[in-house]
Amino acid sequence: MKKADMNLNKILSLNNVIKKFGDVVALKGVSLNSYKGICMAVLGENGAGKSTLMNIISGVYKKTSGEMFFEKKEWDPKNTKHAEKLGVAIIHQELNTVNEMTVLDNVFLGSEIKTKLGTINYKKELKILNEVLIEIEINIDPMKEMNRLSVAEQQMIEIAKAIIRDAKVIIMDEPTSSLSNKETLKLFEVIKKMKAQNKSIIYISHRLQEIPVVCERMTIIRDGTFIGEYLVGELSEDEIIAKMVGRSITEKFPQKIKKAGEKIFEVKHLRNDFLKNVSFEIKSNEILGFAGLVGAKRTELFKTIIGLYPKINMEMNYLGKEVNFKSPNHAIRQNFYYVTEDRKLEGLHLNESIKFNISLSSIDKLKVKFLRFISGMKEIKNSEFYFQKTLIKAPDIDRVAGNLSGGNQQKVLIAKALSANPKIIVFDEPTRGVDVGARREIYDLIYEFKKNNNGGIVVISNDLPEIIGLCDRVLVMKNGIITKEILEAEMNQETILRYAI
Ligand SMILES: Nc1ncnc2c1ncn2[C@@H]1O[C@H](COP(=O)(O)OP(=O)(O)OP(=O)(O)O)[C@@H](O)[C@H]1O
Repeated sequence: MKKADMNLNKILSLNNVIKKFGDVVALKGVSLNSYKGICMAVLGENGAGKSTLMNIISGVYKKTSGEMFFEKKEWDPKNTKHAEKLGVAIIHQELNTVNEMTVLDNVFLGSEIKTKLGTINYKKELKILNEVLIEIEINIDPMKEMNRLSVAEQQMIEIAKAIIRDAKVIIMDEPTSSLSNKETLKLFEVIKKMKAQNKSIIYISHRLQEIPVVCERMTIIRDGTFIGEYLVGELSEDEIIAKMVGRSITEKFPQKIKKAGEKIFEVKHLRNDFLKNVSFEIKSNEILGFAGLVGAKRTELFKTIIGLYPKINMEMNYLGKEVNFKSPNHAIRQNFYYVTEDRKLEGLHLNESIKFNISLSSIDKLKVKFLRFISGMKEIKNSEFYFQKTLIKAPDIDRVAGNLSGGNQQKVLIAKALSANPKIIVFDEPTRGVDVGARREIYDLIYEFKKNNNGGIVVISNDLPEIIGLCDRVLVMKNGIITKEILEAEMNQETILRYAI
């Protein structure tokens, strides 16, 4: 036992856990420990089995075999509610809140405090919630409706809920993936407070730079197998990556190719509820980045362009012609494709196969000549092609998209976009929830598109190293205005942030 391990107080331990889904073996023998007052990172590539493991701990799935102990007793929760009752709470990436309810009702949903008369004791509930919110220094009105809170605030409420229910182990599945830098720092402060209260945190993230800030230990899994448990600081970032992906990744970004060509798309004086006189152009063979803080209205800008929000004033010129897209489908038919940042709600049909999802963007090209129906052969050939091109990790194209890991769902979304063969492609957060190895694969696909299609590419991203590593030109936005155009020579984080804040 290492010196640093001597004072550890183990609360949860898993040993050689195996999980099979039909013919898919998601976990081939994983071990994990969680200790009081310690934040344990769980690291692994997309599809490594992290979410499956967390779902087993929190009672969503049953393990196929292996051992689990919680406070020295066998751990076998019947469902998430049962796990929560026994002291293990999970805060999912996609939050599980009932939107129309108030914060207060949501927090006590299913475990309401009753008066002697059997009615809900709102006064007591309010007192308890307020005490916790003060304790973790969060200023949110308990009477506000959940759907009026930001994602970060909803997450804080989920944490407050876990504390109220006296969770001893709190699992956080990619908690910072939709948070701004400021919100992330606030979350880290709250985690620090929870550790001080001896709570045990299990923390999943693909952002390796976060790990030393918030975690003390880490467990690495690869392809459903346990690689090891380490102290944070024991391995360099490159060593962590090598253990996660089984090979080293020296270059995170492809070599930039300078190739910007003609202007192919131009927007002038775009205004609506979100945007104030936005003008810009997209050039062929160029990767144009959109940087800004969460709330800068970059997503709204492109959703306006593709006809999802009304435009008040604007001129739009595309390949020398005036255009006005009336809907996303109208835009796609004219070869302008926006790849959403929200793959679950807007991007994919989660209950349908990979094949179905890839085909959806390109139905016209899959039809039998002169007839109205789709050629099954063409559909399979086309889906196979993009399935292989985007390196989706799944046994075949007939698998249900919703059963893929998050990062592989993101690849299906990209395969679907590429299958439409667009002239202009807008990627909104193309690597959200994607591991380091798969990120590089996505960057390579973006570069291949740049090299071969003579088209334009837009990348919206909160990840500044990604914007700088990938883009030829960057537009910075703030509150619905473009505040600065930055060319490659002047591109650095400080300059971007100066115009974003
Ligand atoms: N309900 C299910 N049915 C079939 N296969 C599943 C199911 N849930 C997960 N899998 C498979 O189990 C494997 C592990 O997936 P999991 O979501 O646990 O990975 P992950 O490490 O969380 O990945 P990511 O970082 O991309 O979220 C994948 O191959 C996935 O397709």
